[in-house]
Amino acid sequence: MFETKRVKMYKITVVGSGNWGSVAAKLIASNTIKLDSFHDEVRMWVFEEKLPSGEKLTDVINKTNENVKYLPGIKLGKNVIADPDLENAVKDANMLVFVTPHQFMDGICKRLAGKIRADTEGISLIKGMEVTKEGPSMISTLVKKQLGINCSVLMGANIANEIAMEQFSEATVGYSQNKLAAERWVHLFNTPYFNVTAVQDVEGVELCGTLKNVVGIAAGFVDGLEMGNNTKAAIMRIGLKEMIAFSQMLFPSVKDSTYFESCGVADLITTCIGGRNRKIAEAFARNGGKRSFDELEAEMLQGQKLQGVLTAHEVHEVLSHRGLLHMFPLFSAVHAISTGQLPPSAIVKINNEKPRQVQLQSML
Ligand SMILES: NC(=O)c1ccc[n+]([C@@H]2O[C@H](COP(=O)([O-])OP(=O)(O)OC[C@H]3O[C@@H](n4cnc5c(N)ncnc54)[C@H](O)[C@@H]3O)[C@@H](O)[C@H]2O)c1
Ligand SMILES: O=P(O)(O)OC[C@H](O)CO
Repeated sequence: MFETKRVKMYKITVVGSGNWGSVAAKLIASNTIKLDSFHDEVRMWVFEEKLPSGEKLTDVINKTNENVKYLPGIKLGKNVIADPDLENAVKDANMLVFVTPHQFMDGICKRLAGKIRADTEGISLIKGMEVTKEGPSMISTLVKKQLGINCSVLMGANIANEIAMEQFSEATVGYSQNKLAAERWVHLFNTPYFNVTAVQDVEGVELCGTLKNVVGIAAGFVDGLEMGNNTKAAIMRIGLKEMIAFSQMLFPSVKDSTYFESCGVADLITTCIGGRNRKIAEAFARNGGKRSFDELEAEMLQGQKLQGVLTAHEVHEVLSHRGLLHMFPLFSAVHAISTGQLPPSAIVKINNEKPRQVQLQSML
């Protein structure tokens, strides 16, 4: 009897190596060594930087198997190889995982255009969007347009440090047409402690992940003002209504059922309880808005990046362009407070009569 060997068809590169990027590489690497169809090696592109020791971050990751700056104390797996050269890191891959702060993606896509394999599938773990002269664009759309590849998304209640410690959590893959590719991503990410489900609603999943960061900032203001659980629950409820209204305004195809997946209510809850957006917004409110978000981010996150303040700004641009600010009082207040136009206490003075009455299309 001859033993038939399955061909290793898929080669993975993770584009990004921050807190979540490093955990994503670890998760994936724990699966590629077990699954026949994937090459064992997972390449991880590192935005190179010098550590206080004078060493390069990439060298230290490859020497210690740890991202000592963004995920200290966690072994990534020997099959994770850090690479500071973006073009080199992606050249052999046919599955690309994008996981950088969203503000860097336009530049990264521009550098990658024309330099990736034609048969590449992408997935974005990035919670954010872009607003250009043409209007709002989700990051998966930016990848599709600039690189000419299909791009799914993976979002969920996923505080990276908890998943790094292999505590049970769930995530949602959102896809548009290619169900087979979505199933391959589920296969690649799923572990006994990371339960992944796929839904055919790429915009809904991505907008949940993006907009919850704005609500996380509002929740942080409430904590900084030392208000209680009821207030935070109210902020989360109003925030969820605005998330639904905003998503369905941009994409009427977004499904109500998506909000009940991990990417929806569950991510909103974890972000408002334990996220970085919440933490920095709390410090901002405790300081009475006198220290800027940029200053607090640099001091408290040491290189990690917030997405919520930028997203509040992007949402504000979309709403003011369409003359709809009055229908989104919580989103508008977060933007006004974070830019110093209103004091943090304004977060509980919003007029909640205004948001559009959200009708869940299919759940009622
Ligand atoms: N950390 C989490 O718990 C978590 C969980 C789920 C999703 N996310 C999302 O994942 C995305 C990435 O977040 P993260 O936590 O991995 O990153 P991070 O905030 O921990 O780290 C910042 C990263 O940006 C890199 N960087 C700095 N300047 C850069 C530049 N000019 N160009 C390119 N890269 C640069 C840094 O090297 C670092 O890798 C974000 O959209 C975030 O919302 C994060
Ligand atoms: O720490 P935050 O606020 O960026 O949130 C992290 C994750 O998105 C939670 O799922």
